[in-house]
Amino acid sequence: MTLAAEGLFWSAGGAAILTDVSLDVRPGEFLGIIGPNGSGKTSLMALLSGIRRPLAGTVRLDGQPLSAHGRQAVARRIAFVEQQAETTERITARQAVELGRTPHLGALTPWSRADDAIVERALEAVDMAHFSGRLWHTLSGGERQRLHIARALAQQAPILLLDEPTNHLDIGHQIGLLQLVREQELTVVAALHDLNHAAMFCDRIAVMQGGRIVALGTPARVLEPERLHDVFGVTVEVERDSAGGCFIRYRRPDPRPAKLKLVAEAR
Ligand SMILES: Nc1ncnc2c1ncn2[C@@H]1O[C@H](COP(=O)(O)OP(=O)(O)OP(=O)(O)O)[C@@H](O)[C@H]1O
Repeated sequence: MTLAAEGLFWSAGGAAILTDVSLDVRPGEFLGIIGPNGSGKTSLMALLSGIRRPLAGTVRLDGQPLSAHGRQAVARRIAFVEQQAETTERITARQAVELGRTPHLGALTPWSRADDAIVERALEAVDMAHFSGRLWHTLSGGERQRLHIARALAQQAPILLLDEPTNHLDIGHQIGLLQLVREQELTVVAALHDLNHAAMFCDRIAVMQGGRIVALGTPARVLEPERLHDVFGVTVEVERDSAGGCFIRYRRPDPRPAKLKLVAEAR
């Protein structure tokens, strides 16, 4: 199962949001997308998932344009966890996860015990089985986020697109979730803000800046102090280990000039 973007362009409100974005996602890899706020990560994920169409360029799934696949066929192959996916429906945690089975159901394939088992496994995988009867609106942000992931796992699609999947999660669940996703051996594209998580879990990282991909490669190649300063405006040291891994240590910025202090000294 392959996913590729060629020369994507997308604009909104009269401004270019994505320009000439090309990307080959290798089967089975965990590809991270990093970049500052507004650099286009969510927009790119929306085009890769097919929920938005590019104004130029093509997203290909198994060599065919996404638009040539039916919606259900795409949903069987690509599961997408959006950044701010919410529901106002009065549903339980379990029902939210059951929605992941929708692409597999039809007149000739009604809900079965196999679907129940898949949903239960997905709930257990994200540590939410004990909350399966709870109503959605009573759940915390982190609990909802784990259910979104469970819904995507229950979809059993070979490609998983995750837009900031660790949002709202405590550090234990952040690392647990990325490890869980990694262990599924799916093809994963995940927009991530935590550069050390990207370094720990990604096979490759694409760096976005101003709607373009400005670097793409292994974490050790991409996460370089000069690039991180240029893209994020932060000063870092990158520690590298003998196994090819890397760790980013942030440096505290120099103090701002007094005239830039937001609250004048009254005392
Ligand atoms: N429908 C829209 N209309 C106008 N501008 C939009 C629209 N969607 C996105 N944008 C703009 O496009 C730019 C990229 O947005 P996008 O959400 O893709 O960035 P991002 O990298 O995911 O940011 P963040 O890290 O803050 O989630 C932003 O400046 C955003 O304001």
